[in-house]
Parts: sequence; C-alpha cells; structure tokens
Amino acid sequence: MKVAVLGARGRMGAEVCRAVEGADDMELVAAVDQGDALDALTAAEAVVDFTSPGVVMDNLRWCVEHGLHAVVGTSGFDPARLDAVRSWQAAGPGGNVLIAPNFGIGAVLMMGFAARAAPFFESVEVVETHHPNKVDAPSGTAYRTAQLIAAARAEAGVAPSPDATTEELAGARGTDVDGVRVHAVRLSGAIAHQEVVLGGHGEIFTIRHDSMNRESFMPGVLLSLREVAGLPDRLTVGIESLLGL
Ligand SMILES: NC(=O)C1=CN([C@@H]2O[C@H](COP(=O)(O)OP(=O)(O)OC[C@H]3O[C@@H](n4cnc5c(N)ncnc54)[C@H](OP(=O)(O)O)[C@@H]3O)[C@@H](O)[C@H]2O)C=CC1
Ligand SMILES: O=C(O)C1=N[C@H](C(=O)O)C[C@H](O)C1
Repeated sequence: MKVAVLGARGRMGAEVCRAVEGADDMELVAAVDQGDALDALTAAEAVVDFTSPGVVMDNLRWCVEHGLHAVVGTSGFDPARLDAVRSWQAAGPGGNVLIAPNFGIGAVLMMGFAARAAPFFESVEVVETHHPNKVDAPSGTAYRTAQLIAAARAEAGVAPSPDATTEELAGARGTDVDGVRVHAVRLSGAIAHQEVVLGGHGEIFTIRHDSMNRESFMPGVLLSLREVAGLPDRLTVGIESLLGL
C-alpha cells in the first residue's frame, strides 16, 4: 500500500518513514513536514499524522475532505475534536480515520488493565513521565487512561476518590480528567512512561508501562495502516479492536 507521512522530519514521523520503507507491503510515497504542500498526500492510500496538537486538526480535515484514510498518533483529541472529525466525515464520502492515543501494545494493555482494576479500589491516580521536548501535558495516553478509568468507575457506581485537600498550591494535585487526577512529569532521559496507582484497604496496586524507544510504537502503526481502510466505523479511537481486545 502507498503511505504518506505528515510530520515526517519529527521524532515519530522519521521513525514511521523508516518503518514504512522497511515493510514489504508498503511504499512511502510522500514525506511531508512543516511548510510543505499537502498535495503530495493525494498519491497515498493512507496518511499517517505525527505532528502536533496545534496543527493536526487542519491536516486531518484536509485528509477527510480529500477522501484519504488517516492514521493519527498526534495527541490532543478531546470529545469536541472527535465530534469535529465526525462532522467533516458526515459532510462527504471521506476516508476512515483511526486516532490512537498510543500505538504501543503494552500501553494499550495498561489502559485496559487500569480500567478493569479501577472499580475495585477507593483511590486511583495517573502519573505520566515524558521527555522534556513534549509540547502537551498531560499526555494523550494519560488523558485517555483517565477517561477509561472514570467510565469504568461510573458504570460500577464507585464513589469519587477521597481527597480532603482544601489548601493547595496551584497544580499540586495535578489536573482533573473526568474526576481522575492526572500528574505530568517532564524528565531528561525519559521517553514515555506511565503509572496508574490504585489504593484500597491496606494495599496499593501499581500498573506501569515504559516505552524504551520509538520503535516500540511501529508494530501498532503498521497494523493500523493495514487495517484502516477496512474498519467498520469511519472514526475509530484506539487500536484495541485491531488487537482483538
Ligand atoms: N500515538 C502514539 O503512540 C504516539 C504519539 N505521539 C504524539 O505524536 C506527536 C508528535 O510527536 P513527536 O514526533 O515527538 O514531535 P516532533 O515535534 O518531533 O515532530 C512533529 C513534526 O511535525 C512537524 N510539523 C509541524 N507542523 C506541521 C504541519 N502543519 N504539517 C506537517 N508537519 C508539521 C514538526 O515540524 P517543526 O519541528 O518544524 O515544527 C515536526 O517535524 C505528539 O502529539 C506526540 O504526543 C508520540 C509518540 C507516540
Ligand atoms: O509525545 C510523546 O512522546 C508521546 N505521546 C503520546 C501521548 O501523548 O500519550 C504517546 C506516548 O506517550 C509518547
């Protein structure tokens, strides 16, 4: 299949270009970065976007309006952004869009395990750690994890995590995502790491995932490229269904 990469000179985009060039069933037909014309994308059957939260919506709208399938790794997708994508797709034939907060297999499993464990513990918080060049906080993975945890706890009728804080230096308790506290650490030497910490009656349960390099995301990206055209929904969030989860 013919693949184009948006953000091709970035940390992830460059890794995706290498992975696509190394795949027997794929051909890299366009490597597009800041300042390049998007027209080159039309040579592709599917486009991969690893740019930044500030520009991904314009890129994605262009892809949808030009009928291209898109695999998106860029972070920053809240419910309003997902609704915007659906509205563009509803306006025309468009292509399928797959948006994955994390393409790492272990990270996907970590999110699933966290949601499964969340109703069994009184308290739960998410701590993500990333390299200091990351422009957004919290990470898309942490945001998605918190959403999944909150949904699982709501469905089970679990009370909010107890927290008696009444005096706080701004930010000390992290940010609130659907009632779940999320903390972002930026650390030289780090790539992408996350802990979900659950606390109950005399026990603490920690679920941890570490991405040691950016190659770790490539099996998920290539799988997504192979599957995106045949997905049952025009917009899919996460690669869980592609992994049979
Ligand atoms: N889903 C997942 O599994 C993963 C997701 N990510 C996410 O991917 C995104 C990119 O991360 P990373 O590669 O580290 O970031 P980088 O900053 O290294 O790469 C982004 C690239 O996009 C370029 N760019 C900026 N604007 C445009 C534009 N309008 N069109 C085309 N290219 C553009 C940048 O150029 P310039 O530098 O000149 O601005 C840069 O080369 C982030 O949102 C990150 O969170 C990262 C890892 C895994
Ligand atoms: O910017 C990164 O590096 C990463 N971004 C994604 C996110 O925001 O969750 C995925 C992974 O954590 C690496």
